[in-house]
Amino acid sequence: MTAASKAAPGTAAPPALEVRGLTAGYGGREVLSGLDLALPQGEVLCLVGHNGAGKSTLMKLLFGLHQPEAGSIHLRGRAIQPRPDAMAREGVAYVPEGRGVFPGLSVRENFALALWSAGLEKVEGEARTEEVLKVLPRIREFWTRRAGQLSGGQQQMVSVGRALLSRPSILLLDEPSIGLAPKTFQDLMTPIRELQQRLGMSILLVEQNVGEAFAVSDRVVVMKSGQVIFRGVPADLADHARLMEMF
Ligand SMILES: Nc1ncnc2c1ncn2[C@@H]1O[C@H](COP(=O)(O)OP(=O)(O)OP(=O)(O)O)[C@@H](O)[C@H]1O
Repeated sequence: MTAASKAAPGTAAPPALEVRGLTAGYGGREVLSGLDLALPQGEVLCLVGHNGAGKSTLMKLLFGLHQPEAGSIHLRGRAIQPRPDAMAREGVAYVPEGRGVFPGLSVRENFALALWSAGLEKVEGEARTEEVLKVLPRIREFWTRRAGQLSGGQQQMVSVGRALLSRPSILLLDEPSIGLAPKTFQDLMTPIRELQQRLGMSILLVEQNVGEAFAVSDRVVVMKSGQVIFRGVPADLADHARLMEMF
């Protein structure tokens, strides 16, 4: 898998992704209000906030699935106007909330479709599949089953596994814990954290399940009503009481 590009000695690497003064909404209703946020290269940034704070909207803006009204988006220091196909080519993978597997296809077919849409040859596709199955070996247990008949946790694993097939250097993960027991979420995130650290991947993780999410994160940002109200490291919010006070 491809490692994130390293900065030359003495120069700070630009953030993997950054938004400056980002304002966006739906039908004239503002959801993000001048948001400033940076995902440092090679780190996991956990974004938390109450329901409706605008976390998923930010993810969509970063991947080009929604358009901002003001502000700018920067990829590795370069101002961009994201489009999903261009972002995928730039090594960005997005796993939206709610899994999004093809329910009528087997897990193997779900993977094959992802490899096909990435334009990968058979041999390369097989090599990448093996790589992902090394990271998430439990996928082998339900490899030939229909994705729609799997449990929520198994579907989430397939969805993340499919995103990893593209060897992303930046991963946008929107609430992967939804519907998962804490232990299942840990089983999913622990190998991803290992992979992230090994390759220097940058991950923006939107989560409500803060206990487990903080354990695999380098930094935390708390959002409220479309704005950042706290930036720090997980230890700052270790007792969670401070976090609760913010809401
Ligand atoms: N397609 C849409 N059309 C209109 N309003 C939307 C749309 N998507 C989201 N919203 C609204 O924008 C606000 C922010 O939603 P968003 O999904 O970004 O929040 P969130 O922080 O991800 O919430 P949650 O934690 O519940 O997923 C909410 O009030 C939501 O109702």
